[in-house]
Amino acid sequence: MQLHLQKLAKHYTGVAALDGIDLDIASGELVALLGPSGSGKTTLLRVIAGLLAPDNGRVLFGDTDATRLSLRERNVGFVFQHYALFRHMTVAENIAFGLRSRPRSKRPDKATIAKRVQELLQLIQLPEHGERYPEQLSGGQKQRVALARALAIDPSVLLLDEPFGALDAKVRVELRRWLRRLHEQTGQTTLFVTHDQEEALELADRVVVMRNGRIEQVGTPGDIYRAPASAYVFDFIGRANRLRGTVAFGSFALPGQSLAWPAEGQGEATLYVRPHDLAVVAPGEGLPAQVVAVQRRADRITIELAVEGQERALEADLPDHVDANLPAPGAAVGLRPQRYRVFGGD
Ligand SMILES: Nc1ncnc2c1ncn2[C@@H]1O[C@H](COP(=O)(O)OP(=O)(O)OP(=O)(O)O)[C@@H](O)[C@H]1O
Repeated sequence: MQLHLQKLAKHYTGVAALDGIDLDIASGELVALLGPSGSGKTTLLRVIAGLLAPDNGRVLFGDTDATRLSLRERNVGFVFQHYALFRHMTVAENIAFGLRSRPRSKRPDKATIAKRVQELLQLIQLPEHGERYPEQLSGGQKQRVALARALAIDPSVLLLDEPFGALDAKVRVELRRWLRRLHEQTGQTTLFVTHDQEEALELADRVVVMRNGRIEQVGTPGDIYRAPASAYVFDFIGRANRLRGTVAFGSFALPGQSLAWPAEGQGEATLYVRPHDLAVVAPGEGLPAQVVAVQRRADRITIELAVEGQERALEADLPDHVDANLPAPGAAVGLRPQRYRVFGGD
């Protein structure tokens, strides 16, 4: 099922929760809606589901205008972070619920439902758990059952709102990999809300970065990471160093420095560079800096650096196997941004 969102707007007193959202989602795509708290992700998902009417704009499911259709008519499957299973029903009964509660004319017979439940239990890798009750499952298993329940009705789209948000970090990582494999098996058009950039980049075919009810950038995880369209996206997607300076005649320069880097635009600007793209070189080469601290992390060594005239310290990452020739705190070094982006303003 393709999905087309056109000029969607939703206002609350004093807040534009959605402020003109245009987005086309291809059939079979797994799309992540990524943004900080309050950026409008949940509102957008609820409008797509039919749980919330937009003030303006349209939601199309394929060629059908679904804007005024109910949740049931849209036949969407959804899983929310705290969308608890029915406690008094077994896992199998939970999964069968959507099919059993259909009107008689559309309800499959008992044997068909039982077969479908068994297929779904296989799919979520809990084939032996059908007769258990939710309280006999782990958090991750519960969310897998919630997913099976959403899939049971053969939904037109699957909507997931931070489905793994309440789980611990390790289970989260396992489940998102599992979800990716599941998606490859089912080919179900899926929208996935998260505020975790790592989750979005690892899982999605495309990532939609939201800010204040608007779409800031849409792209593949590679596009978003390597070519962030704005300072906001650069900052949100990973660790970022900032150097404030000015752009003139096609070059970015720092105050009081003769060094310059090619850049577009004019006036005050900020150069953004990720810690692993900031090379530490010999003093006298590159941008003069002083080592403030050397921190050993599990997977890298991070050098904290100060550059004269810059308020913020910088960080450069080295692979953890580079042990020889580590600069000591206080040492003078040079810095060379190897990949960077320059955006106007602060
Ligand atoms: N029922 C409501 N009444 C008033 N304001 C609301 C309501 N629902 C959402 N908002 C506001 O709309 C904006 C978007 O909220 P939304 O829940 O969509 O954001 P979100 O990106 O999903 O955030 P989170 O990650 O915290 O769930 C916020 O400023 C929120 O305060």
